[in-house]
Amino acid sequence: MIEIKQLTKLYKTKHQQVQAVDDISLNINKGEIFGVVGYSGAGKSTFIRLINRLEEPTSGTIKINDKDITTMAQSKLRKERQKFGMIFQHFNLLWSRTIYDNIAFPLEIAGVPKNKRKEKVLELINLVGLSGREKAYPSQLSGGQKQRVGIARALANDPDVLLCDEATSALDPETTDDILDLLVSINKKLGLTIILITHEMHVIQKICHRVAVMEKGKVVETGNVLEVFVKPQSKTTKRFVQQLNPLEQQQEAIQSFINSRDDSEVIKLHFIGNSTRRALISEISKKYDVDINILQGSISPTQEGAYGTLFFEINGQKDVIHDAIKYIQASGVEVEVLKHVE
Ligand SMILES: Nc1ncnc2c1ncn2[C@@H]1O[C@H](COP(=O)(O)OP(=O)(O)OP(=O)(O)O)[C@@H](O)[C@H]1O
Repeated sequence: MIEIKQLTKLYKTKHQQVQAVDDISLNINKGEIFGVVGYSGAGKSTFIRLINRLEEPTSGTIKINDKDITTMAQSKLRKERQKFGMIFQHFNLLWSRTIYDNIAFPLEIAGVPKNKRKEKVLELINLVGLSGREKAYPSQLSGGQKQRVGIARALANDPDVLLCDEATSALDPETTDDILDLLVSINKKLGLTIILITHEMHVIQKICHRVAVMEKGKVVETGNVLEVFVKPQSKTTKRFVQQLNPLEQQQEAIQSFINSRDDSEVIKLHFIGNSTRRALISEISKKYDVDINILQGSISPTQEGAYGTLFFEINGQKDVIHDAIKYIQASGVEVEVLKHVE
């Protein structure tokens, strides 16, 4: 649906040049939630603003449904921009207008007649869960409610794509989760394609189907969320993933445990998708004459399924342990032997 090829943005100031977006090529599919994550200065804001040409690209192409918007004349672009809704970190609401009037504003600009406008605004207010607050002003709302208004306003012209520019970064964790749930329900209900940028891996884990990791203007890694979380390739991605997984930060604790034992094997299992539902430990303890001591475990849900890790110590005869490990491997779960007994 969206095809981005060799997209580049070079900012030139008097004293320096900044390559904010550097040769990015990627495709975004219709109906998916696509996340872009990166540290501050990676070029995320520039990238998302290039997609609807709020920023002019230095070079490269952006095609939406095979239409190249990078070469489009301004008059045509204005119409094409209605296919994009956008929400912002600081909401960008009109403070002197009521909630109702904020949401009606893009419809007024698009020349929608008053009675149709009313119908649409009330439908949107209901969709974002703000019924009864039509006459309130933005200053009377909480941060989460303000973002709900932002979302309703962004959806007023029935866009195909919703661009989210750090939409939850100004919100507390609980409100962030509520807004993310709302975005998922809108994605499902309306089949809306969502592109979001964030510096929080939690946001990617919770709602995205695919992710691109940005660093110094480049995409250093891209893939399905589950794949990227389970097997991060680049150093930057590994750092992001570790932030989310407290167990990864506790590797030292496991290591010191391993060092203190000399008569047992220590195993780490990587569960992905359906395998997270298998009662593997219980299966092997019934099937084989081994003793198992569970050390640590975690499970994390994503839109594409869950993934998890489990550390355990296993005792028994060498060949029986070997068979038990073979059994686990045959079930499709990845086994890492952290400590092997000779
Ligand atoms: N209008 C501009 N003029 C010059 N340089 C700019 C401009 N906008 C952004 N930059 C530079 O481009 C680089 C990427 O900035 P950008 O805001 O896109 O990154 P970001 O990943 O969104 O970071 P943040 O989350 O901190 O906004 C930075 O080095 C920034 O200083």
